[in-house]
Amino acid sequence: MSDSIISTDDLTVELGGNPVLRDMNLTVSPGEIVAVVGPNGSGKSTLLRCLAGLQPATSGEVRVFGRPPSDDAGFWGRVALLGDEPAWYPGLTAREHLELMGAVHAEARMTVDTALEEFALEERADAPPLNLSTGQRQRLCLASTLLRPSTVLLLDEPERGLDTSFRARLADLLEEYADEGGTVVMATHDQDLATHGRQVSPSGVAA
Ligand SMILES: Nc1ncnc2c1ncn2[C@@H]1O[C@H](COP(=O)(O)OP(=O)(O)OP(=O)(O)O)[C@@H](O)[C@H]1O
Repeated sequence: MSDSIISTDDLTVELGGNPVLRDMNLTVSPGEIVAVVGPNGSGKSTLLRCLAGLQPATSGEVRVFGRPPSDDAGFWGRVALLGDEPAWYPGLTAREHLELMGAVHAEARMTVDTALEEFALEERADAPPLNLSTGQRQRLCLASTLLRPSTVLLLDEPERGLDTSFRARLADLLEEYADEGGTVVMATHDQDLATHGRQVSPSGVAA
């Protein structure tokens, strides 16, 4: 489809000799939110890794912005990925991690103060990430992901560790991102969050 921003064409991935994704066809339009849902081990993270160019296809094709994902500044200037918890810099506070993200990316989507406020981290801004709770650290990861400029968000279980009220707030933030023309593909086990997007399963069958 000509207006797709992300597509997979018969995407097949085998890991350790086992098929994880089989002939998956997915098309995502700009401004869409897609929720990849399915049980543990069904291939959600593998799909996201393929879209980020971190997992090669065994066969088939992945296209993002009309080209195979590429590990270069041009690609990562438009794609923000939330995966596993990153390595935190020793000695830097939560605020300083966000400042670092703002400093390396021109035209951040929001100021550090706004990010701290949006993600309810003001009171813990001067703590090192490892002194934060699990949910607070996840909010810091999300703040960092949403602060950097992007037009595509790839989120692997963004709800991890978040309480109910912050999950609802996350849904609002993702809808705002999509309303501004951004595209979201997220793997999620949160049924409420998934209702904010078009639901697909890694088997390619509409969920
Ligand atoms: N490096 C690897 N080598 C072999 N098999 C792997 C590897 N990584 C993942 N797998 C297998 O691939 C399958 C899909 O894993 P994946 O992490 O994509 O699932 P998922 O749907 O994201 O699961 P979860 O809901 O638990 O996060 C699983 O059966 C997993 O055991």
